[in-house]
Amino acid sequence: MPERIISTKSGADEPKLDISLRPRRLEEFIGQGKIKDNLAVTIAAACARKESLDHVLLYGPPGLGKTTLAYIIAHAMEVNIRITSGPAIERPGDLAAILTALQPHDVLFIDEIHRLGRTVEEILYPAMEDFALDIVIGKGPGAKSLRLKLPPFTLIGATTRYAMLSSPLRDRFGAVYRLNFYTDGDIEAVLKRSASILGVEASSDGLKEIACRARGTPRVANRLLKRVRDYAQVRGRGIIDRDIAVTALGRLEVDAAGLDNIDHQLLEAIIEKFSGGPVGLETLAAAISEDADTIMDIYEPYLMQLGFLERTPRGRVATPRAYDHLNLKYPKSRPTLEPEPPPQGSLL
Ligand SMILES: Nc1ncnc2c1ncn2[C@@H]1O[C@H](COP(=O)(O)OP(=O)(O)OP(=O)(O)O)[C@@H](O)[C@H]1O
Repeated sequence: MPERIISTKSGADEPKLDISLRPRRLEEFIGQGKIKDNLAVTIAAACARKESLDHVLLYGPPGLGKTTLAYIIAHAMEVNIRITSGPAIERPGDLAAILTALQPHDVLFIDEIHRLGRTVEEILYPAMEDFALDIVIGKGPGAKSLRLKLPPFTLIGATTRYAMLSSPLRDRFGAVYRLNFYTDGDIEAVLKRSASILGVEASSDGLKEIACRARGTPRVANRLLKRVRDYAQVRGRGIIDRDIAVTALGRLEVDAAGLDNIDHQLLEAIIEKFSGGPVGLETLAAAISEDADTIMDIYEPYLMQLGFLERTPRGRVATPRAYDHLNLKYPKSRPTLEPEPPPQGSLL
């Protein structure tokens, strides 16, 4: 499958772009006002008490700024940050090695924390709660348990799947923040900032055009900006205006709502192959030869945000808005939609 221009995953050539465009301070971080306000207060309080910050869980679709916030927190607390991810920590010993190497008050960032294995996760419970590492030496009846003290640290967990976290793990976070898709106005502000850092001249119409197709996601916005900049440089005068943006984005096959051909395939499959749904996730994934997890994490959140797709207890359903967007007629005889109940045990 080719790399999607509107993919919310970080591309291979992007680390450098990410570093230069990544806000370093809370004041530079655009949007997500409530999260920023709360973080500013808890960071100031922890700094004044000379304590480490309470553990923080950030969740929401990819590319909205979870990693960026983790860097900002570490920077504001003037501590080091150690970055890892759930799938990278295979054995309890891997996590023990990371924890014992932390300095007092350091930040440990675990991306995709919902993918930690159970035995690894169990090491985290006493580490988060008591800053202690429980080690078992030997096997069988002669086995002994040893408790090692760890320096106080802050765990920042990031996940796209809040419901997949076990409740003992969720309960150990002092603060849980959900990142939402950004408004077009916020995305425009992200683009304005990025254009200025990259030294690209852009009209506000041009940036507006990119913003409304960026899926409410700063990572997508920055990527589209880069591609439109290339087009402006080669086919225009190097300036991003509305015409250049419309033509460049049209060539990239990103439509006016920010959907690409894979989003179209997904909606068309529900409508044409499954009469508008409901259709189960696995069946839908097989119909468009895509991975079910990718559909759930990457495609669906934005389609749901636009109101094009509903998750119901019996499967995915295309809404009248989706038919409208694809210029298809919504059948009169369709049943009313029944939304999926919220996950059990959700804190929020
Ligand atoms: N609020 C923001 N203001 C300005 N730029 C932002 C903001 N949030 C994210 N960005 C930019 O978007 C890019 C993606 O952000 P980041 O890597 O933090 O996303 P993420 O949510 O951690 O995604 P993932 O979980 O997929 O890594 C970064 O390059 C960053 O510069």
